[in-house]
Amino acid sequence: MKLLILDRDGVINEDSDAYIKSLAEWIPIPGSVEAIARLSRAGWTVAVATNQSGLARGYYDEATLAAMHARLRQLVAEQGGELGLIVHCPHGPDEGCACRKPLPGLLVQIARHYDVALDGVWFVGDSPGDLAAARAVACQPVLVRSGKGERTLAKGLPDGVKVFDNLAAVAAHLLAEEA
Ligand SMILES: O=P(O)(O)OC[C@@H](O)[C@H]1O[C@@H](OP(=O)(O)O)[C@@H](O)[C@@H](O)[C@@H]1O
Ligand SMILES: [Mg+2]
Ligand SMILES: [Zn+2]
Repeated sequence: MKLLILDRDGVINEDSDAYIKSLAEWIPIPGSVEAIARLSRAGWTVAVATNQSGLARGYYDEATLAAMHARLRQLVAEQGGELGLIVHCPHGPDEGCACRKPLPGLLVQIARHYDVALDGVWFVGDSPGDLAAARAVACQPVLVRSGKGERTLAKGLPDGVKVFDNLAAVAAHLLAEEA
């Protein structure tokens, strides 16, 4: 199974230090929807693993989050693709859950859903927590420079992290590799 796992904020859509609190604030990064659709049309399953502590903080509710994800699915479908499972951590940093990145719980949820091993599966993120979650379950950590990626890069990366400008570049690389 060709599985690719994506972080959401800063990879698929623009991020904000003030959180993405409404559908109006949910703005796709140019090329990201098309990248997901291209991969999907080529037989890839694209899943999403996202921290959403804004829920615990009371900045928005599950209905608003669901509306963002419905919009994403609609945009991908309009490009002839299909988005796979989206899992999110609704907890705050002090709740001690098992699913908040840098813990790998979201990635494990995705692996169990598709009944696949995570070894070598690319997980594309923009934050150090994304890279740590990937490494915790032997995923291939991939950093994009979009979102908080440049900040993450400036902090220094552990060995073995692949770096791309954005999700479109990740998709182009994966599709070129299998051409
Ligand atoms: O990048 P993903 O995982 O899709 O989502 C990140 C968001 O949940 C928010 O995560 C917050 O971190 P804290 O949860 O406050 O540590 C901040 O980084 C916000 O800027 C960001 O929008
Ligand atoms: Mg992110
Ligand atoms: Zn959680």
